[in-house]
Amino acid sequence: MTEPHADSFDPSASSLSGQVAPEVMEELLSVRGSIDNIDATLVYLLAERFKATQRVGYLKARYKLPAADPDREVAQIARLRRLAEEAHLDPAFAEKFLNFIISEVIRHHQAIAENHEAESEQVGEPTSGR
Ligand SMILES: C=C(O[C@@H]1C=C(C(=O)O)C=C[C@H]1O)C(=O)O
Repeated sequence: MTEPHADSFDPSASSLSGQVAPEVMEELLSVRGSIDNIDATLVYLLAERFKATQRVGYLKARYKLPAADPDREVAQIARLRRLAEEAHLDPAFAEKFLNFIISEVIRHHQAIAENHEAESEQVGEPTSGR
């Protein structure tokens, strides 16, 4: 048998191995299979979201717009809280989660703006972005 690759995922890894009845373990692993699928889609969804926000970041840097848009955030949070309630997800958690993502996006936008500024200075471009 070949050794598993150092970063290969073991879906049956558990601190409970050998401590619970086999039928309980089987059910646990089955539910965990769904959790693993959901986690994978979360990664893909987040990657797509960050691709989109990256584009917004370049647009803002180019036209010298602020990294954050607080009014947009208020509208997004109100909407997500409503959706969360409908979906029986804790709205406070939905808000915390969105704020966590948005703060990371804003950090990216600030970094993009700083790089853009530094590059414009290097090539002696006017800084208006137009
Ligand atoms: C992506 C943007 O930039 C920031 C990040 C947001 C987000 O991650 O959804 C929303 C508003 C902005 O504070 C944007 O202005 O649309």
